[in-house]
Amino acid sequence: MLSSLRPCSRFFARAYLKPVISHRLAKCPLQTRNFHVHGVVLLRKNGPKRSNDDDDKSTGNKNNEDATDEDLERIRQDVEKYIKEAKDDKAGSWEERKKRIDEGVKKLEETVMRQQAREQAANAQKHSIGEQGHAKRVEHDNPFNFESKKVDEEHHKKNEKQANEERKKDEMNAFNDPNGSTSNNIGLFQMGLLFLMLSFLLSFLNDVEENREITWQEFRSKLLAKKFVSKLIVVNRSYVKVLLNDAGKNQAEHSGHDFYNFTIGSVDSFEHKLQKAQDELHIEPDFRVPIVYVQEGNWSRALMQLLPTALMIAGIIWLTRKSAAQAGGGRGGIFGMGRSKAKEFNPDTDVKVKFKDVAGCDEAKEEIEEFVSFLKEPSRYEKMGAKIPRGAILSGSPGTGKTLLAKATAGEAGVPFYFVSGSEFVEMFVGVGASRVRDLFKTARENAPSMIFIDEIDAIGKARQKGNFSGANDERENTLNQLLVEMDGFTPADHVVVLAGTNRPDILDKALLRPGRFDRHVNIDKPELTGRQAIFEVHLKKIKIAGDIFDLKNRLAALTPGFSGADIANVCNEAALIAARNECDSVRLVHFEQAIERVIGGVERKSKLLSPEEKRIIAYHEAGHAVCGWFLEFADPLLKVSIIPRGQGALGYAQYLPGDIYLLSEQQLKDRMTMALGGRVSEELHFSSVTSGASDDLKKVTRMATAMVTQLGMSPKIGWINYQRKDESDLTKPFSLETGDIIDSEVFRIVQECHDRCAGLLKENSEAVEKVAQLLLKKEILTREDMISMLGKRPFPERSDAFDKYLSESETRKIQRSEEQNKDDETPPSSA
Ligand SMILES: Nc1ncnc2c1ncn2[C@@H]1O[C@H](COP(=O)(O)OP(=O)(O)OP(=O)(O)O)[C@@H](O)[C@H]1O
Ligand SMILES: [Zn+2]
Repeated sequence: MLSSLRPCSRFFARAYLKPVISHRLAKCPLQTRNFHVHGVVLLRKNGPKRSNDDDDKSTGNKNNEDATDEDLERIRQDVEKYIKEAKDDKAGSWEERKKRIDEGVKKLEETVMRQQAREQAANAQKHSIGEQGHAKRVEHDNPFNFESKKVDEEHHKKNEKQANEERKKDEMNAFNDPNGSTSNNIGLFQMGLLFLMLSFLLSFLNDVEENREITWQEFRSKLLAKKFVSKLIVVNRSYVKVLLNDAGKNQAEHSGHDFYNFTIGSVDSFEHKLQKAQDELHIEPDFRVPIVYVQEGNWSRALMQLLPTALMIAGIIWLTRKSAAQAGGGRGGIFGMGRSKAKEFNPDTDVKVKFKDVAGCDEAKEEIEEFVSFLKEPSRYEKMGAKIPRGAILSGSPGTGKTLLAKATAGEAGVPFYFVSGSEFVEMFVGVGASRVRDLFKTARENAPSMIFIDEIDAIGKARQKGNFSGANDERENTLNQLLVEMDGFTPADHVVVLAGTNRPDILDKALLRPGRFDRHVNIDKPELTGRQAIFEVHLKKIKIAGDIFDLKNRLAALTPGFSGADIANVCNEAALIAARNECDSVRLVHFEQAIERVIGGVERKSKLLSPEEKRIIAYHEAGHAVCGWFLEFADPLLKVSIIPRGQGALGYAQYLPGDIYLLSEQQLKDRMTMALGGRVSEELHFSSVTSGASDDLKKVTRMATAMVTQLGMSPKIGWINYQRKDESDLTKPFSLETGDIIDSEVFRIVQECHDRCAGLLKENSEAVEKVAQLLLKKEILTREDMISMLGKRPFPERSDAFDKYLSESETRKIQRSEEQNKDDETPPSSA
């Protein structure tokens, strides 16, 4: 374990162990010899020149440069063994034991040093730059560079200072390095281990001291009586150190012991006892033993007491620094809080999205591409006296590809690109948001030309409120103000462009949107047919499809009006999942159709069992809708209807195909309402009582009728006035009670008319309703082709949109044929 000693333990060996022991040397003259040896361990620092015979013997390794982990472990075990033996008083004299321990520790240290030096050399080679500086450092780091025991005091201090500085540097590096935490932990672990070893050593030394403990009787009979005592030192008024004179030291029984200790109760009684003893031994007053009184601390004991506290404090400091560094995004501890969390896009490692991956939204793409060219060659525009726009807001419904477009810009721009989400400015602490904005812009400006993308900018860009007394939004407003200031703050010469994405451009603060800040507003709509085709093409390329991509993408685009880019990506993925689940070789049209149904209606719930009566009602309800859709010119024709429950609460499911229409005529609205009522009217016509199943239809109808009366000027009685309320929750009605009555009656009239029309239509086509309902009950699912075969073609001119172009039977056959063909080309699949 010691084998992987890193800076921490090195620091320990130098900065910690050394002061402790040299301190002892200075403070405790009586113990000089005893600890001198230990001092030598650290101070006798030979360079690599030193003879290493011992090491070679113990490691069994002739080449010391290659000291391995096992060698280290062996030496460590040796040292432990010596210490243990010494403690147990087993082998040899005290001198011998001491020497053995000293040598063991020395060997251990040297091996560690060598290993570190080797590691560093390896590192230096790896980096190959700064070779010289590194070598110097290794030398500095190696405390064995001292040539003699006598250490020049100044040299010593200087080295300590250096050690401190290096230690700080090491610590800083460890904290700044996000991957350094493991090595940090290892360092701490090793430090703990070394502490343990040290405390072991210290307690051992204490034990040694205890070995010299003698009793008063022993002192009196063996030392005092034999006149071996040169001096008595009363330490801390609690124990006495007996120093032997030369005659005493030369005695074999005292070899290695030049002093002994014994404890006393009180100084008075000790003096009294001593005087009495000397009287009894008839010692002349001139030859009586001199007594010295001293006060001193027991260093090892004090150290042992301090150790836990010191360790705890070190631990706390380490933890705080670590957590602060994490909170502050890894930079600058607790003060890094205000640093921006923006992530710089790294074109080499980050996912590369290019403009070609963003399909559809061509206008938006053009605008953004222009920004890129501003940054790439600003002179072209500046020559004309034009100012480069500061920024653009990308708005649009969720999943339309705003973030994707920004990523593509990052991939293509070739300038530093900073991603940040609006919510990352929001923090619990006051002022942090503003500070992060400042930091973000500062970084961007320093690296100009550059781009910033703020996703979901509404998190901070919401309109500031007038008369906000609660102060609850102060922090957000501060952040917004800072953003406004920063966007004003940079000059056109700064060449920083800010892009922002939002789903709610309507709630943004007007100040953000004025020219000079976000000059351009790029709206990304949900894709139309061609857009969907292009997006399908992008995503179909990523999966293994059975047939021809051209026909398939057209068909799928026609099937998915109102889908966003994210929906399309989801459909493709779902289809691939379904194909995989069915163990098919490739993804086919059926899988895509299932995926679309799943995305629209939710998961099929085959386990939900309906009673036959319920099934009948649902079949007639859906048949009513379907027949209305078939025979009303402006209603949406049916694509598919099923009476298998799906998702949450949907008992039946019908897919109609609205065209990409932007203007709705009165007749179109009425046709749609009539069709929406088709389900309920069919229930009325076929059953004695109606059901709750039509509630959603009725809601739709009411909303449409109300809009016709209060907003669209389609009621002669109300006229051309717009009574639109601000939002649904607005309780005040912007019209008089009388007008309210008229509105109610008009809404009722319109719905009534539609209902009557629907009833007439269904009665007229009762046969068709019957056929559709029966087939639905039989097959559970009806397609457009089934409808055509039962009711004939729709009696209206072909729609110009994708409907008839891509959804005709011939198209379906074409796709299926190409799928079959490809299947034949390959090896036959196990199942289809
Ligand atoms: N035009 C597109 N071309 C290709 N893929 C698209 C397109 N639009 C969306 N996607 C797909 O949808 C996923 C989500 O899009 P994106 O995250 O860009 O949406 P967004 O508009 O930022 O949504 P939000 O407003 O919810 O953040 C993309 O990862 C991509 O797979
Ligand atoms: Zn319905």
